[in-house]
Amino acid sequence: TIGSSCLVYNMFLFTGYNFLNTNKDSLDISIWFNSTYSNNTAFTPIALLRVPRLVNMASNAYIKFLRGSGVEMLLEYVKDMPKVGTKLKFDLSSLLGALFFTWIVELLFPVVLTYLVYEKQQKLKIMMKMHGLKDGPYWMITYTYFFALSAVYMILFIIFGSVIGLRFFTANNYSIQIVFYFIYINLQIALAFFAASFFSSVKIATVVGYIYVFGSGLLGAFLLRFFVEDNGFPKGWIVVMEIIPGFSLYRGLYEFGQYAFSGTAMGTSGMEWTNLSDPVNGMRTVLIIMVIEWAILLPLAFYLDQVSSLGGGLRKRLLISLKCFKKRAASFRRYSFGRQGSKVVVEMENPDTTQEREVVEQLLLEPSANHAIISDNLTKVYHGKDGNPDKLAVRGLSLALPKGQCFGMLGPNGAGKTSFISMMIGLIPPTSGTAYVHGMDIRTDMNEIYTNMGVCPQHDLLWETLTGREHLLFYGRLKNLKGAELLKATDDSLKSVNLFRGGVGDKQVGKYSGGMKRRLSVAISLIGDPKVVFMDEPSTGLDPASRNNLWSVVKEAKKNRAIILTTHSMEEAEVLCDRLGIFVDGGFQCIGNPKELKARYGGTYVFTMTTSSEHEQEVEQLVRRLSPNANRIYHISGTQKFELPKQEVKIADVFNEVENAKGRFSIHAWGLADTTLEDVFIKVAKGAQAFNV
Ligand SMILES: Nc1ncnc2c1ncn2[C@@H]1O[C@H](COP(=O)(O)OP(=O)(O)OP(=O)(O)O)[C@@H](O)[C@H]1O
Repeated sequence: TIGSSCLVYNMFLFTGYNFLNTNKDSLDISIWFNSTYSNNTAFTPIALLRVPRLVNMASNAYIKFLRGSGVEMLLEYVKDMPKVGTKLKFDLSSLLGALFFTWIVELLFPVVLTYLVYEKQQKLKIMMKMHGLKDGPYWMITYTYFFALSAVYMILFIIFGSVIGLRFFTANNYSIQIVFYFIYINLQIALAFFAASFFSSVKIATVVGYIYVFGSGLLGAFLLRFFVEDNGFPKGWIVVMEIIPGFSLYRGLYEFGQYAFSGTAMGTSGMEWTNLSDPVNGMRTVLIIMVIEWAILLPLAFYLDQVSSLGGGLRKRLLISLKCFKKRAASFRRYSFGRQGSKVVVEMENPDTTQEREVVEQLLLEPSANHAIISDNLTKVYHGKDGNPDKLAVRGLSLALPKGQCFGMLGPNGAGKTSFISMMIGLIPPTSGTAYVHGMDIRTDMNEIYTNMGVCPQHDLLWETLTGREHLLFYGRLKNLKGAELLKATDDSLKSVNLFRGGVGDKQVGKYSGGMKRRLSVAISLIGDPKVVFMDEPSTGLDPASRNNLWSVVKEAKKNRAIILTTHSMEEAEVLCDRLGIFVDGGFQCIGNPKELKARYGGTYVFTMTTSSEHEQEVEQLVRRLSPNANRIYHISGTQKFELPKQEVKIADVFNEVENAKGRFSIHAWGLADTTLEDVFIKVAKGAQAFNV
């Protein structure tokens, strides 16, 4: 209508065209739209209005009015009138918005998550537990550490934002901000603990952590915000979405932003406590959701942590809540049948194992305080995945070990030594059977056992950024050493493993050589005087001098404790162990002290002679003369090796025969050796494997 006004209305935009003195010769029009004057009643988002477009539409309508409806203006030629410059009121926080602040606050999440998964991946947590750190203190220390870190971060966040004058911080009541951030960082830490239960790789956890941060921020800004601003969207669904902590954070920050911005427009302050009851303000709901979620997530994370990452004893206790009591079915079995995939293994128990089993049965009936370790029919089966057959790694192992004894487990690769040690130290649960450490059951009392146990694992579990001394101080404290006693124990320990001189102990472990790390692991296993120590291949990677030094440390240490060590070094076993067990295919083939085993399995001398090939026959005849029952065990291009039964051979006769032979043909080299432990090992291991093939 020319000469009057018309009003276009939609939910957010008011546009008025006022045709003032318009006649056929001139067009006089004022266009009013909703930002032309402020609306004091409610905050309305200002849409970006295309004023020239509105003018064009009005002009077009006027031309049609003048020339008829068929006429159309082809060019939109009207432009904004130049205006007098105005001072730009620039609020950085309105430019950055809630999304930017959400990302800043959430950035702590991957940091916490990665740290927790790192400790898990490196098995440092288990290592700490094995040295006596209980779950409660571990959680409290870790939680407090991350809370302090997050609190400092958030305080700096608020201070910096306020110092540069962002209304996002300065306009809103600080106490609301502090309460909001306090609750959120607690929730974020609980969420990281919860999420850490599902990861075992730091790399994957880091990637997922950052995806969560950026993803939840973006979805908050482009999805949640859209729904929040849509009055028709059900409020219940928004609450459901805000259960995702990233969304609740976004919503809280969004509300701070809204109050700060509307305050700017209206010249008032931002959010106050009284505003929590505003119907449009989602802050109260978000605070309630976050508190409830924190209270649920934290215990859930604790539970999952126990179930997913700890040893069998505690896991069983939590999952089944069943306190096992000592049931002793004295099922003495001389024969056992096991299934390995499709292969049925019939195992005939050897006399040593039978005898050890009898000792264990006896000890379980009349417990002896002197026996530090009693393993009773301990069995481990790894269940095959993806169609692979089950693996019987440890078959009903029985062993009794008194205080003051060092027991050595020898065995070829894959025999099951590490599986046995892992069950004993609570890393994996036994499939059946159990073991007692000073009378405490590994299935149910692992936490108590840890307070008196030292472990030197097969792979060094150390913090790269801590020094050797810091490691020992930490583990010493876990073993209840304090003050001067702790400092002395640390120094003595560093000295004993040659890490004291030249300040080596004060260097970061990341700079240590493999041998130095190994020695530190041994020192950690012995600090605090544990009554039972497990060492899995302690001298691996050590040079001969360090190895000898390590042996003297272990020899000294075994005086008042029980030590079980696994090794591939026969020399080490002979030097350190009071008793040995040769472990093949999940079970002991023989048990005894080194001398006993050599006497039993080594009733032969080994005679070696190297000649030219044409004299090999004569060498064989020489050997038959010395010992009719000699057995040729090795033969390659002129070199032959024979086993000569000791009862048939006199050493003097061997020397005489060789001297006589030297006159008949040329002897390049010869030797006569007593049986070594290595010979025993090869013989026993080969025999057992041949039986089970
Ligand atoms: N987590 C597992 N899942 C399935 N099988 C496993 C697992 N761990 C070990 N095994 C298998 O159990 C057997 C015993 O392994 P274990 O590591 O206990 O032997 P080991 O005597 O310690 O060997 P090494 O001397 O090489 O350390 C091996 O055949 C191994 O492949």
